[in-house]
Amino acid sequence: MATMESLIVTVNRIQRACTVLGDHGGDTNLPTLWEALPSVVVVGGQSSGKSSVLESIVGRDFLPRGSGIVTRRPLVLQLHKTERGLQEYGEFLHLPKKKFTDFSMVRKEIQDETDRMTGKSKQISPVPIHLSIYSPNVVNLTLIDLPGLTKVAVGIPPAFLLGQPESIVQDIEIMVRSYVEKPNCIILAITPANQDIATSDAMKLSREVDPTGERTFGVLTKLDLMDKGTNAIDVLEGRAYPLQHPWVGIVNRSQADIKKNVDMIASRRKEREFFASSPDYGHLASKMGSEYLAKVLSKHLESVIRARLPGITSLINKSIEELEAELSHLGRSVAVDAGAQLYTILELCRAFDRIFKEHLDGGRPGGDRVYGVFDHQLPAALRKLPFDRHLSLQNVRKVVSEADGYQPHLIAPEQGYRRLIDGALNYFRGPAEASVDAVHFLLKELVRRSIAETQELKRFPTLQAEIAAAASEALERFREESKKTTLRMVDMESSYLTVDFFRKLPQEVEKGGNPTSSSVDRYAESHFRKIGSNVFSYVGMVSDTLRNTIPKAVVYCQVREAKQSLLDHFYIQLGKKEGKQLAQLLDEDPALMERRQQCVKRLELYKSARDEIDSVLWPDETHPTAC
Ligand SMILES: Nc1nc2c(ncn2[C@@H]2O[C@H](COP(=O)(O)OP(=O)(O)OP(=O)(O)O)[C@@H](O)[C@H]2O)c(=O)[nH]1
Repeated sequence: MATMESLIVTVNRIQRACTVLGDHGGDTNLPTLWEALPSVVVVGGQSSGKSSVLESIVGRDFLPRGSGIVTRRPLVLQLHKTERGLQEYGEFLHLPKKKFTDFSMVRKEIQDETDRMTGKSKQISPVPIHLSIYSPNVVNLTLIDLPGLTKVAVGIPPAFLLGQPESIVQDIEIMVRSYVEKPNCIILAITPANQDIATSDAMKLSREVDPTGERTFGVLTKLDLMDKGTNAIDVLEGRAYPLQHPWVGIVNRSQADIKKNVDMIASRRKEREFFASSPDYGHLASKMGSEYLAKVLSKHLESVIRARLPGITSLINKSIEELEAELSHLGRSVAVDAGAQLYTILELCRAFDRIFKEHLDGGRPGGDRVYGVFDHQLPAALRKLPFDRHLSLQNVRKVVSEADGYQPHLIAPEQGYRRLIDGALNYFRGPAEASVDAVHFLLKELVRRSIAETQELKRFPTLQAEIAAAASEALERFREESKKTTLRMVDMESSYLTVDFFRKLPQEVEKGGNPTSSSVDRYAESHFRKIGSNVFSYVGMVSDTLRNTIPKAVVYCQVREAKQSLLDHFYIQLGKKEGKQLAQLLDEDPALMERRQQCVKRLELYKSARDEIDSVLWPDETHPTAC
């Protein structure tokens, strides 16, 4: 099992990985590890002595000073104990490999790095700065310093205040809360002893988020500044404000000490002396002071980490599963070389084509509607053709007479018949074209649906649009071809009439064998009616034929072609495209790319966290020993 020390180191490493890979809690819709990691967070009102406590724990001057809100980004301070005699140095996560041995430069870098993220606007940012300090004078511990709680935005440039006067005060509170609300957060609540503790910002917040006081370490600063004759024994002995952990009293450097450049080691000594010689606190001396606080915190942090480790491990495993599932849903990232890209595009086109065919052949709905055109729409349209009008007695007479001209027909009005038939057949063009159009729109709709149903294409809006355009262009061509063919079939009916039909017509029996009466009859109503009815039956016969042949032509020219060669032209064009153009086709939806990237990064974080934990929990497996 891992040593206590290595557990803190492990969590330190995971914390750093969190920052590198963009996990600092918050609502990115991704599982967060940052929030599950136990940490010690320093909270307190402005000037309560937070920076002083931190510096005292580290034993170094390194935090920015100034008036107003100086800490504007969380500072994750990771302390690593090194062997006696080794040089102390600081190292920032954002400047790996640069060792800061001059701690005034550490201070400057914190300031500069804060400004880099927030600009000079004095805004605050939740993105933490990571600072590791390696020193023989520290204990292994991680502390997070947050902006001081404040009621008024002191030190913020008026120009900034003009826009959002309240905002920064609230933003700080929201940020601090987001840390201390986590059940894994150990709260180091700093309260100055020379103020009314009941109104201490830190204690008020801690009471709210940790009413039982199990996560809170109360720290009382400025004990040396209390009015003469008063002391904080009631608080330090846990009577006034009971917490689960004992209160720790601290005496930091005063402003005057800082001015005089009293170093931290001297100040620690001074603090020890203060407690040892104090008539009020002498009996508590061994449990007071910043060094003691550091040790207690380190020990507590270790035990909390140990207790939480199983939970963290199962969270990591669960998150890895979730992220892997999401990533497989989002699909692989796109290949970079042209050959692989072309292959991907063809695969995607095939996936679409498969679905499109399923719609036509059955398995998916839609193909049945094509039959609906042939079964309902076309017969209905044929039935509605205005042959009654065209073959009315009046029109028959008119057409026949006009065809006869000055010489009325003698036996049968050959020309009249032809004109009447031609005129009638012309009407078939309408239903023929309408069938072609109806099937065209159905196919277009099926293309649209198939694109929408092709999961693999979802990521590629550009390729979707290109496939839609190519399919639409192909369908347009098929429509033209189909129109030509169906209309040609109508024209063919006009070009040669079925001779047999007319030969088989019952001959007009000349009643009573009276030639005179027969010639008179030829111009009588019944004669024209007969002609009309003959033409009507002929047209009926043609209509039956077309009702069967138009669907054949439509299927042949449109449906069959769509199934066989919808994207053929597109494939030819694809073959001519260069790498860059292919890449453009595989332009993914930017939101999706972003999401995949986030998931990949987060997955990387969880996997490295799992490895970190495995290596401390099962060190023997990675370094097998012969037995
Ligand atoms: N005499 C004395 N002065 C202290 C003590 N602790 C802090 N101070 C002084 O109080 C002032 C504020 O201390 P800081 O440590 O800067 O307080 P802070 O909470 O970090 O302040 P902000 O970062 O501005 O919110 C400084 O001048 C310190 O020297 C203490 O225990 N005794």
